[in-house]
Amino acid sequence: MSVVAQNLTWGVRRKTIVSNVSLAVAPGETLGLIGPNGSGKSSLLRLLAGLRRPGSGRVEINGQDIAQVSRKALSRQVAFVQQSAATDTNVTVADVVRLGRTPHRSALAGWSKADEAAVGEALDRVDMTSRSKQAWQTLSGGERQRVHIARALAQAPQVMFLDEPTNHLDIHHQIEILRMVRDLDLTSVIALHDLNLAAMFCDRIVVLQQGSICACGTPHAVLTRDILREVFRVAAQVDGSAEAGRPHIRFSAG
Ligand SMILES: Nc1ncnc2c1ncn2[C@@H]1O[C@H](COP(=O)(O)OP(=O)(O)OP(=O)(O)O)[C@@H](O)[C@H]1O
Repeated sequence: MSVVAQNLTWGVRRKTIVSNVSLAVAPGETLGLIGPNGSGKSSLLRLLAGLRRPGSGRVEINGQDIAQVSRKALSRQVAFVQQSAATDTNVTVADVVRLGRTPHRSALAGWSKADEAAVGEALDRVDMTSRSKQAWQTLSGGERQRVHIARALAQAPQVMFLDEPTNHLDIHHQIEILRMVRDLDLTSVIALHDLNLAAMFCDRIVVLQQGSICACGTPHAVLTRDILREVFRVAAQVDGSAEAGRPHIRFSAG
């Protein structure tokens, strides 16, 4: 499914937080969203996912204006993995993942074998099957993050928005999760702080600065020394030519 944003603007009081953002994500594409703290990544993701109404502009998912789609219908297509989602404390890991099936169930239908299979598969994909009966509140930060990703997977979405999905994960799970999202047959937009992970796993990258897009393109086109210096305020060397594969950034400590 495609995601298209046209002239999205959103702010609070007199402060503009997302400013005239237009972008298009192709079906199956993995788009990275990078930018310094406070540049508007989370706010833009929430607008794209329909969790927030823009002040002006619109979002189309698969050609349909999401403002015209009901919450339930939207949640059958779109999953959102939040940065720090709160979850009821008195539940097991499997209970949290089961919540992902809610948009697919009617009030009268019981819990089906297909629901259970989706939950089992989602737990498996994030390496949490052995923890399915563990109490949610006893999980580590990284384990909670993986369970929230499993909940989104159980939702069987066609579009997934992920806000810093790897910030609590060890390097093995960072790579595993991003590889899995990239390889899933869905469209994804991922806000990331780790620029090398963005380079490794994203087809294209959007750079946000003070709520506006200041660059958009392949990792090679976007992760340049100039952008790293001007937008991220770091000195860095970018290794690797476009022919050699993905760029790799070496930051300078001095
Ligand atoms: N509801 C709100 N009311 C007031 N200010 C807000 C609100 N939501 C976001 N902001 C401000 O808008 C700016 C962008 O916030 P946002 O969380 O989108 O940035 P971000 O790029 O995701 O940041 P980070 O990298 O730190 O997670 C910040 O300065 C933030 O304080």
